[in-house]
Amino acid sequence: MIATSDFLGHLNPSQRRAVEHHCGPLLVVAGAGSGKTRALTFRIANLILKHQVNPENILAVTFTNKAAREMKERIQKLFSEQLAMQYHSTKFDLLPEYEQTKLKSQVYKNTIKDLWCGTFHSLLSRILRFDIEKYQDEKGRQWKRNFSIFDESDAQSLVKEIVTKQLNLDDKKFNPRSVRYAISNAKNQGFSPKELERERPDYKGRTIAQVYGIYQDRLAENNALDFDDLILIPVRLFQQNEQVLKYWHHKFRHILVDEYQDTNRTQYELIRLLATNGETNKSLWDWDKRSAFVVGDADQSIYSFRMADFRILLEFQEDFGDGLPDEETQTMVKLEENYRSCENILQAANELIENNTQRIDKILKATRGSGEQIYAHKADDEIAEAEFAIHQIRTLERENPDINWGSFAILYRTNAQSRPFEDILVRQGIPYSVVGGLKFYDRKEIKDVLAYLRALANPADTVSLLRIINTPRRGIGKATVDNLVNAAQELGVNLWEILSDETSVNTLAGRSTKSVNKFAKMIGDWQTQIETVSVSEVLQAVLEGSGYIKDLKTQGTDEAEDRLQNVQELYNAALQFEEDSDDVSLQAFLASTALSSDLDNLKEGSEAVSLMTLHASKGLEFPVVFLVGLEQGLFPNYRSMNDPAALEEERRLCYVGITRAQERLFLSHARERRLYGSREPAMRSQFFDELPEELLTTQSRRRMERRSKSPAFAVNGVDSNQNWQVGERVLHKAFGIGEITHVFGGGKKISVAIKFSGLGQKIIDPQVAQLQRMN
Ligand SMILES: Nc1ncnc2c1ncn2[C@@H]1O[C@H](COP(=O)(O)OP(=O)(O)OP(=O)(O)O)[C@@H](O)[C@H]1O
Ligand SMILES: [Mg+2]
Repeated sequence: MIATSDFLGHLNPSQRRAVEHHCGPLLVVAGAGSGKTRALTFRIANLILKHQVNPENILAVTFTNKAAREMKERIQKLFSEQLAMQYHSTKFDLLPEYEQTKLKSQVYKNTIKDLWCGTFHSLLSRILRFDIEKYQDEKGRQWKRNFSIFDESDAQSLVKEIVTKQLNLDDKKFNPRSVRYAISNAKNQGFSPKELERERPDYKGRTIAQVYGIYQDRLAENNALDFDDLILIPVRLFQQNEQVLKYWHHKFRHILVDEYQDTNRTQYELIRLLATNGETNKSLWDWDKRSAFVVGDADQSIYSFRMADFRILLEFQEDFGDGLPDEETQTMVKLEENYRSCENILQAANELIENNTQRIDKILKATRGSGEQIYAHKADDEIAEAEFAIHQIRTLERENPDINWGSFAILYRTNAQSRPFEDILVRQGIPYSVVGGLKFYDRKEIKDVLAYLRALANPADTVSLLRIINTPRRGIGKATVDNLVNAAQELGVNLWEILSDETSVNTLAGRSTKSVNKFAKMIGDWQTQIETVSVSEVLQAVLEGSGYIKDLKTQGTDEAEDRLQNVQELYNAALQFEEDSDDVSLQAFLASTALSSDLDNLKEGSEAVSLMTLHASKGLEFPVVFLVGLEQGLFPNYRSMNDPAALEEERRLCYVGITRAQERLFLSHARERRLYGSREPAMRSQFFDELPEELLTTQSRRRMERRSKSPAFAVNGVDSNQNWQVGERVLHKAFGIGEITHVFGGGKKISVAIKFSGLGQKIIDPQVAQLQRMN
């Protein structure tokens, strides 16, 4: 057996208890940065190494796909290190590279490959690939294993079409977005359209239920599921079919869930069913052979708008343990040391969250030094706020060899706030990534190409067929398409059945007959290949055969060039997928693309400033964090102003934001802000007043540097962008040497005119241009 003592040494005693706990239920509750995720990861390793649990009997639920990947990599590394000691009696890092690779691939093959570790959505889509054909919905409808997954934008367009075209409803009264949200909520509460109608018998409720009903019909016709179905259908399937539940219950002996505070009722039900086999008699739960291990922090519950409910966390012991108070210590572990943040940051977070009434008090002690004060900044407007943050980033990056662009995160309340930051980052050539911006998989060209693949994998997917039938243009007009669709509806078959029948096409397609038949033949030919040919080869055939690439090339615009690159990137993704995955079927590839969440935009090891909403930042950590837009009505948002429970959720969100920071934290607000079009005066957020004054500073960077003896990161005291004088000679990166002829404005709004030899005079913002003085 492999010695486990080595890696358990990296844990404190409470973490160790959580990790070494073998069977039965266990709840780990602890504040931010206390090593909950780390404990969960090590626990998986320990189950396999010490208790010889077969990796395929472990189900680990993470909050993002990225977290799942990290967890697997971490375990792979731990195991490779153990094997290095066992086989070679030396440290892994000291082995030659080929030995390292060999060990890692051995660990991959024997362990990681079989581990079920991912988000609720990705794990359940896998389960459905096995068993969905055993499921029947309340109308007796069934789905096939090659189902498509409609992502949020697909779902939204479908709802829009039903609302505006099919039912001719006023889209002001029935905003498709809110209707989609209402449907999603209904699904998350487990309501069918009928049940929703019963729940909300008023006109609005009835109409939404009607849209919901049609929406479900359309999904079923397309052999498609939306994200909510990926959770809801397994729950119903398990409730319907004892055999199926028994199989998965038996398979997943050890269930682990990270971020349990953001679980909703349907997800909870799923965990309960899997852990207990649906048995309500607690004495029949064979806890001596299995475990349910969840970790979370009720203070970080921030997804109530997706029906998450942190009471589920608080009720864990009662639900899964036997509920006796003296048993408490056996089913719960508290972690009380924070390893992430400097003390000042942690203290600020702790004091802020104490303003919430709905919480359980807990201890969270710092293990690191006090660190620097938190910098509070008031800017004139949102542009000045962005300038401030990016100026700080530049300075810190320049002054500190230990940090790079990837050390910084800018966190905001709403997605729209990223724009001024992006503008300046682009102008200054600083690499950045917007986590949760327009997703790669949401871009038009990617959706087009994936629609081809979806139509191949699932011919019933009419939504995809309609997307590609005339993309790129192949002379199939709207009237023809309408004819074909109407005929399919009349006959109660799906569009592909009409398309793939030459006689029907000849009758219906008029002048486009030739083009439609050609299209159908092309799709039909590829459909026969998907079982035998790799995903990347299918993709290549589609890109070339469909004329998609050719069309982009002939357009010749910059935009088309961008789109070409994205399509190329999709091809790379397919190659990568073939290298990394166990199941390399086209369906598995499509599932992975549909489920790659916003948060996956966060590139591993990439040296880029990260921009994201506070919601997206959960579970992550960064050396330097900017929390921006701390203004009443923005953060906390206006909806929470008269709603105490909503305000508490905003405060938890602020707690999440503050606790992402390891070394430095900057809080900022603007005096006025242009948001949603108009320029409005803004008031500083009440959260500022809830932070201990002594931890905040508003002093200029210059003084701060002199005062702090050994700052974690020294900020450059001299702002070289100020005090420019007429007559000074300067060096500009692109234009070379020039002489300042004029200085406009002052302070942050300064700009200078410079005469460059041979180039004439140019007006330049010295903060942006990084001018250097020539002596
Ligand atoms: N025992 C330990 N010794 C040293 N560092 C630790 C220890 N436990 C955790 N850490 C480090 O502390 C940081 C926070 O850990 P982790 O992300 O697991 O916390 P968390 O409780 O999951 O936080 P969050 O609530 O934000 O999800 C990580 O960098 C982790 O590597
Ligand atoms: Mg965590």
